Amino acid sequence: MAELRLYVTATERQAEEILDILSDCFMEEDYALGTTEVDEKADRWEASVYMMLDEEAELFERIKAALAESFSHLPIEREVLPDIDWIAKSLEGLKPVRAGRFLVHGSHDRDKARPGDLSIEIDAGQAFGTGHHGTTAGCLEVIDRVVRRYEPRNALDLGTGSGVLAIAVRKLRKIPVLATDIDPVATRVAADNVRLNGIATGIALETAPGFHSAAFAKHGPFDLIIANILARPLIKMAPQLVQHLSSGGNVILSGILASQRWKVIAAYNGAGLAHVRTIWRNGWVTIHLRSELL
Ligand SMILES: C[S@@+](CC[C@H](N)C(=O)[O-])C[C@H]1O[C@@H](n2cnc3c(N)ncnc32)[C@H](O)[C@@H]1O
Repeated sequence: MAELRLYVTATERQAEEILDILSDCFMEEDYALGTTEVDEKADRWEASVYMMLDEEAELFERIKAALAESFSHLPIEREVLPDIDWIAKSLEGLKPVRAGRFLVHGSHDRDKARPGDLSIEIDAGQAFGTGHHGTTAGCLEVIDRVVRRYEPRNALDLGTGSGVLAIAVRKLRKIPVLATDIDPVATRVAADNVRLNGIATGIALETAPGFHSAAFAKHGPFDLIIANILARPLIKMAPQLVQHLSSGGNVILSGILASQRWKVIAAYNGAGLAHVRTIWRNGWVTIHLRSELL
């Protein structure tokens, strides 16, 4: 059966509020929700709920009721989604992505870098992380800010995928970075990308599930930990992650849907970290937290 999205067009701020309302409305259900930027200059965004075609009538009424109080003036629109091979599509014609001072591009776009850009070359391949996903771009933006402000001396990139975030840290500062992934294919691809980006030393790669490796004790503790995984494993690993964090250290978490952010923040507050800020990209959030200086 075909899929459909019902959506509301709004400003970015309104779209965030709408997403919060819809997240509450569909809290324990499996509907995908998201916000997408349509026109940056005009501040036009869409907040969407995705569903099967036969669910439309019921969900339309629920969305209408949920938005009645604050957004009844915004029409609910519909789009039937075409059957697309999303994997093939995602590999086609990837354009360079800007996030913070970084420009992440494929080898075909080397010439797109401008003076002052920190360019990272990643070709779409077998590991996640070309910069196009809201979680990767969100991490890059926060990494730029955090590394400049706090000048970390030892970093960990947990769930490194293509290695893009470890490479980003190393491009900003010549500090040691441990980059790990549960998937041996990802650590292999990351090693290739590290070389491709001209980084000869400083990034150690390790295949490991979560914190199950002696490499963490050997290379840690870390004063910057980045983990772009998913909300559930991030919540589970909060106590271990904090054990490997230095006093005053920074943590950047992503892979979290906007609707899941409070649970993740609560888990890390419980483990002793303070929330600094949350940024949004296409329905995904990236969270920056900090430990107290002891
Ligand atoms: C969303 S991708 C992020 C890749 C890259 N860091 C980025 O930001 O684009 C998540 C990565 O985490 C890895 N991963 C998932 N669960 C993990 C775990 N428990 N321990 C280590 N790596 C994990 C996956 O194999 C995948 O490469």
